[in-house]
Amino acid sequence: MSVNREAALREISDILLPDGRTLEKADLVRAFSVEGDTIRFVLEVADAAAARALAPVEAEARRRLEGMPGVARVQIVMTAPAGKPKGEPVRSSGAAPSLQIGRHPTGQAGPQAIPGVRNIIAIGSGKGGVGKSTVTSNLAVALARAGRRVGLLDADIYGPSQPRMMGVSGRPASPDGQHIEPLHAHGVTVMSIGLMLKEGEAVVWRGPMLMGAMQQMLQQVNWGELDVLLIDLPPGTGDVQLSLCQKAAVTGAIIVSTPQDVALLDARRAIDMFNKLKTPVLGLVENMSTYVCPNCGHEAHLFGHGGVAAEAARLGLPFLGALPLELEVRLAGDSGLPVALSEGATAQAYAQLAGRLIGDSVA
Ligand SMILES: Nc1ncnc2c1ncn2[C@@H]1O[C@H](COP(=O)(O)OP(=O)(O)OP(=O)(O)O)[C@@H](O)[C@H]1O
Repeated sequence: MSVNREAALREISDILLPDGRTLEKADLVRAFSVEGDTIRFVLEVADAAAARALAPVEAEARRRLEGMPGVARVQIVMTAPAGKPKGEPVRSSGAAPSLQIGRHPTGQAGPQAIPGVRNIIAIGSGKGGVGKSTVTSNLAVALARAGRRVGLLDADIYGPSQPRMMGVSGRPASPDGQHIEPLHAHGVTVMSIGLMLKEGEAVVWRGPMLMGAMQQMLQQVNWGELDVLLIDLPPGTGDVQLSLCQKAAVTGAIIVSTPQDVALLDARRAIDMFNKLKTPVLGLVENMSTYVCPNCGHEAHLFGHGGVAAEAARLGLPFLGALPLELEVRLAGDSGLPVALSEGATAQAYAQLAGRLIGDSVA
């Protein structure tokens, strides 16, 4: 029997919090998803103390949901949003901000640092659909789990997927009409250009408008103090990449590719572009590297294997790691709970990648 999402949400809506509000009224539930017989969601809390106080609420929600017909598994994650004051959580105001995104760029002498942000890493790919956004969201979570202060800017204007992958929604607030308050999820400060635009708006923009919008995302978002800001770029070698490298002091770029020849060909173009823009390429990541059948354990290489490591060696660039092709990765991404939050082998691979960047002092 399939589980109805609305019914499941209703089931937990009247659970009482220690402060007397209901769970629904307190608006703490994020990324509620029903996938087959599994229910997943995030309980967003202000800090570790609030998480402890809400443990009975989590237990009650689990008890009620597990009691529903057709539910076999309930996964609840409590996350304390990064860098926000105790008390009222920072979240979407729901109201359209008075700040307009998309404008002609203002004059700027060369690439600028973002105040409070120590490193900026651009994540790019030559080809679309190779898992650049998946890698970015998981890397952000892995870095946060390693204790870094992490920001994630989704600059993929043609297909912003970070709101879904990180489980955030709504229009970020701009209380003063000058600055934008980012959102917070899984210990990461998140902003997506997609959250600020009307559907289809950016698709018709030309270079100058894109450049102005990028400038706003970099300089007018209240990023706070960050060890690293990851920027999820659109695929290819277009105006957004150009704007970013011209406007921001980018520490370096990471290129994501599958081992497939055609993806590698495009990855080479992306590397070439970063070289021309004088942005150091920190290394290459191979995504969808190996597929291990969950039933029989057979290992298959659907897109080839080792191609990215070989390409990195050929170009004299660091090979930063291989990430497996796994159903869990997609399901986790679709539900707003990146797989790097879990304890499995893929989460380990992301922890290693994060550790490497921290070791190299770029994150
Ligand atoms: N390692 C993986 N295992 C399984 N599924 C994956 C993996 N990496 C990515 N995916 C899935 O592949 C799809 C495309 O991934 P993603 O959106 O991250 O790619 P992208 O390169 O950012 O794409 P775009 O060019 O559209 O921005 C998504 O459904 C994602 O969940």
